[in-house]
Amino acid sequence: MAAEQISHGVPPSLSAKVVGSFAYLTVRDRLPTILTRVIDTIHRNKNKFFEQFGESGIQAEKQAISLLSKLRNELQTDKPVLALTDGLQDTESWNQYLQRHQNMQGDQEAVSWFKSPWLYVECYMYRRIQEAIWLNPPICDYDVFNEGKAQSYFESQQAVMALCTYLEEVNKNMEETSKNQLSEHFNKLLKVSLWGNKCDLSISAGQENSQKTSPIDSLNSLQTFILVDDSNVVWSTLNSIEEPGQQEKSTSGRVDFVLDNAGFELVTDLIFADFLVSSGLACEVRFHGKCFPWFVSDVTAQDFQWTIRQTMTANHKWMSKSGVQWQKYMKEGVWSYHDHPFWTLPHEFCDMSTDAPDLYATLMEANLLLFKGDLNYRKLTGDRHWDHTVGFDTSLRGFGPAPLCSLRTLKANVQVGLQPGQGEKLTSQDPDWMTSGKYAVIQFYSPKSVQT
Ligand SMILES: O=P(O)(O)OC[C@@]1(O)O[C@H](CO)[C@@H](O)[C@@H]1O
Ligand SMILES: [Mn+2]
Repeated sequence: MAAEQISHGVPPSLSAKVVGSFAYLTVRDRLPTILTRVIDTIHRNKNKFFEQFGESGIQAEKQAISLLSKLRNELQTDKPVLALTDGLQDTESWNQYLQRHQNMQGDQEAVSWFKSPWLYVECYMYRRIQEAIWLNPPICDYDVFNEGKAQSYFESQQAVMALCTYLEEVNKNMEETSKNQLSEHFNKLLKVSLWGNKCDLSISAGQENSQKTSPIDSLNSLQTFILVDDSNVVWSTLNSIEEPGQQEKSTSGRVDFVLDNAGFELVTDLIFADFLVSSGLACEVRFHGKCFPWFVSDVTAQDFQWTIRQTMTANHKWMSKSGVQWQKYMKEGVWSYHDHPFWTLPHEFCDMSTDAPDLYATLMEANLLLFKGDLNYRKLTGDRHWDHTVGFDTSLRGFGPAPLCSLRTLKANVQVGLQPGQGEKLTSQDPDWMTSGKYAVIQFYSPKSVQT
């Protein structure tokens, strides 16, 4: 039996080795489809590379496609996971992780696409896509997922306009707003940010998946699909932040968003963050994004800046007003964007304190951490075969730099913190409940509430 399966009652990782499982179907069908789309995108942009870089652009395009076709072949024929060769900042960490898994698996069997943890090989695929781009200098800044992310932003304009109009109303009346009304606005915008996660591009293998109606209007009917709703605890956490040394005085603190997808989801996060600052619930917001294009639609620094710029220049009064405000928050340092190589490593978050102690220390300074999306949930819980009734705190396995909340629509079959029988009931009513994106959770954990 593999070492990880016998380590202290921690359940095994989800893996494509379970034939027919969601992990198996993803590795067999969805990942090769995503690779094929990436290859097509690069090929379609051949002329652009030629215009920009001349003949060397064409050579780079050919070479990148050849590396990506090789990658697709390795995946589809369950070849061993290979060490990276690009000598970048995180190359060593990836290669050490491979060694760690090889040691756990024993020498008889190589770490490979269909035998190793799904979380690991899926992350590895995105890192190898990046390697293919980075190894071809003239096109090394090219974001193979850019077109889809921009499209998701443009296709959700109606919804963005509706949200910015709502935000304007809320902000305009802030002075006269009672605590109860504030808590209602908070609840709505938290949930808009939650459901914004429905719109990622990886689950649809890159196909159009955007929001077209006003999200505020849909919130009531969506409530029954929220399986765990800890939003009240999140609200009370933000309302009970104490200044160090001043026990009684309540003040606002720092909220960190560990971002997920660009396009519509990012706008919902920015709107929520705007509200947190304008209401005084937070005085600082930090956004954490990815260092390179990741899981098709995840936010990079480029996407972050682009989204604010686009919103600023939109031909809609409240949209552009919001964008201008966001730019101002960035300039003043009230908001800031950060990336760290750890977010694009395959590690479970319980490894963060040892493998990225600097990042862990930064997160400890936050008053609240909001983890957006499904992949962050998989990393929080280690992407393991947990019983649905296991506590969220147990599944975190010691991870808890600060009070944290996962805002996630379910797109992978890991779910903890449910009531006894809740999972079974859902399975009988709706067999795809864990993977369809139809259900969601707002799950909270605070290291402070742990009795020592
Ligand atoms: O993290 P996100 O954007 O919410 O979802 C990412 C995702 O679509 O990609 C994986 C499947 O390929 C799953 O973890 C998840 O469903
Ligand atoms: Mn994502």
